[in-house]
Amino acid sequence: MSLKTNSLASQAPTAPTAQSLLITGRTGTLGRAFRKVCHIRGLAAVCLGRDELDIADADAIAQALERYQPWAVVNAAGYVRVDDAEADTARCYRENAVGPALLAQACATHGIQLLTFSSDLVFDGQQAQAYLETDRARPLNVYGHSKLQAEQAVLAHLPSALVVRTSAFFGAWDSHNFVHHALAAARAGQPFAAADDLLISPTYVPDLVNTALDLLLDEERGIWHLTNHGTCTWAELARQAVCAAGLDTAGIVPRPAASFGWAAVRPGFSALRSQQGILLPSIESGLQRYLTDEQLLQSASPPAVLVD
Ligand SMILES: NC(=O)C1=CN([C@@H]2O[C@H](COP(=O)(O)OP(=O)(O)OC[C@H]3O[C@@H](n4cnc5c(N)ncnc54)[C@H](OP(=O)(O)O)[C@@H]3O)[C@@H](O)[C@H]2O)C=CC1
Ligand SMILES: Cc1cn([C@H]2C[C@H](O)[C@@H](COP(=O)(O)OP(=O)(O)O[C@H]3O[C@@H](C)C(=O)[C@@H](O)[C@H]3O)O2)c(=O)[nH]c1=O
Repeated sequence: MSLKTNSLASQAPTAPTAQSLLITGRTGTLGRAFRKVCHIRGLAAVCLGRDELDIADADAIAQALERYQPWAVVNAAGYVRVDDAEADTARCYRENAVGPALLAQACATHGIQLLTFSSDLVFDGQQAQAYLETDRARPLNVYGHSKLQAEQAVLAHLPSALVVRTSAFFGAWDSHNFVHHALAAARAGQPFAAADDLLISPTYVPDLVNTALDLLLDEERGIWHLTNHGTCTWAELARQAVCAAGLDTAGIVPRPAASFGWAAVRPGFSALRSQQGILLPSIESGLQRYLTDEQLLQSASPPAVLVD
């Protein structure tokens, strides 16, 4: 397996290949990151939003595959509002389980590969060491159940599919993530409450996308765990990010998860690691590159590829 480095500056675009990847979830964090990284790596890609491809609509999938004839589908679409999912169950299952299952069926029909994403929230947190791909999944909430159902359906329809379990995204390419909010609060001198009893493995989105693409290009299959290397609580993640940015950590307020009143139960421990070894750099490395990306984006002339 060839793992690429993930520095934005070090990846020169190359000539696009004839056949494209088809990426769903164009407006989301992961979909946007796939589009950027494909551009940087010179991989031809067509990115479709819900208006062009509703992944839970079998006819729409068939039309898209017919039209674009991709060599693989990257499913970056999904329902991620973990607390809302407890009441919005039908929609959560439609987007997280029905959609990936239909994509897998269609990819099997066309004889093409599928990369889709699952979550650490398929686990119940009863383990004391980082979860491996082979550990038993037992979700505690609706979102986690929908992701486990997707994993099982996808691999039943398409055993060659690549199913990546990942967790707790952070990245500078959009603001929809915990690290962004922790840094924004520190910069504004505002308090920032963060759970200090949930242990996770955070994931720097460009690392995830590069490694997932490497695995896809290498024709890997089955379930893979991809997060940055390491384990921390959300409060420690906030502290590490704020500290790395040279800001005052005094505003970070560690609190038990139960005090937040969330609708969905989270596992107390959901750190992931891979039985294949250490596949992504450390959390510290991800945070450093987050801050570098942030500076690049705020510079007078940010790299065109990073600007939507
Ligand atoms: N964020 C995280 O920390 C983690 C995310 N994941 C998984 O990664 C994937 C992407 O997450 P992320 O990028 O954060 O999510 P976002 O909420 O940022 O993006 C989700 C995308 O999916 C699209 N979408 C939802 N339903 C459909 C549908 N039926 N048809 C087509 N498009 C649809 C949304 O479109 P629209 O804008 O129209 O709603 C949006 O573009 C998900 O599968 C998620 O479960 C896994 C672990 C951690
Ligand atoms: C905004 C905020 C969140 N949090 C906590 C809540 C939550 O546990 C965590 C992140 O909040 P979120 O709502 O973004 O994420 P949450 O829904 O818990 O996290 C998950 O997202 C889904 C999609 C996944 O698949 C998981 O891997 C995981 O990242 O941080 C704080 O402690 N303080 C805060 O100010």
